[in-house]
Amino acid sequence: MDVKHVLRKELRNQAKLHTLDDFMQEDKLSCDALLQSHAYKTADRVFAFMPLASEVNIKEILEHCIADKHLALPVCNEDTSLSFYEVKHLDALSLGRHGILAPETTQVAVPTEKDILIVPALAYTRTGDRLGRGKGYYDRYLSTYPTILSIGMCRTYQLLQSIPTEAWDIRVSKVLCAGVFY
Ligand SMILES: Nc1nc2c(c(=O)[nH]1)N(C=O)[C@@H](CNc1ccc(C(=O)N[C@@H](CCC(=O)O)C(=O)O)cc1)CN2
Ligand SMILES: Nc1ncnc2c1ncn2[C@@H]1O[C@H](COP(=O)(O)OP(=O)(O)OP(=O)(O)O)[C@@H](O)[C@H]1O
Repeated sequence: MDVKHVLRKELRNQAKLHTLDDFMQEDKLSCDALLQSHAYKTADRVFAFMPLASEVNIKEILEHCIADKHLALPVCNEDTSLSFYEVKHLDALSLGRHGILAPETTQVAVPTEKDILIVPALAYTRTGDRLGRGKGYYDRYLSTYPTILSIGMCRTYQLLQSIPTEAWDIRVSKVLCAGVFY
């Protein structure tokens, strides 16, 4: 079996060994660290994601962005590309592809150097290698906007020594885990 496939399965099994309470403290550390970072403070807009149970709960960050800056969230397109749209209220989202809450598709937001992108994953290494959900959505997006500052966020059990990578895999600029930037 494909190595990435096996690793995804292992991480999903590990997630099942925990309850959400187990992560409250480290998720809070990571949200605080992001909100206090120079990257966040100087960003115009934050391109983020609606967290799933197995991802760092960044809802506090999403609320901050709506209040203080501009927030954009992704929509999965049929051709497995991603598009981001500005979101003014989290209750204006509706269920999209893969069962993830997604914004209304009004005017597409295109990231510039003044923006930051927070990237979800099943796992990261400290050097920014990433294991995603296997559809290549973020690899395509990151390859389209290679100069955007990208911050991968993960939990302690998702921070690995190494991740098998392929030619198209794109590293994130920084990784934030349990309140520590790498
Ligand atoms: N919170 C969050 N939003 C995100 C991502 C993510 O990783 N996290 N994505 C990052 O790419 C995109 C969605 N990518 C996805 C890729 C594959 C599957 C998937 O295969 N899920 C189930 C099957 C359910 C289904 O596809 O409907 C599975 O794991 O078997 C889900 C989402 C965009 N939004
Ligand atoms: N820039 C790209 N252009 C075209 N296809 C790509 C690109 N990047 C990745 N792909 C394709 O996407 C598929 C999934 O790649 P991979 O397993 O690395 O996804 P992932 O990084 O785990 O997932 P995701 O980015 O959705 O979270 C691969 O079959 C690959 O060929």
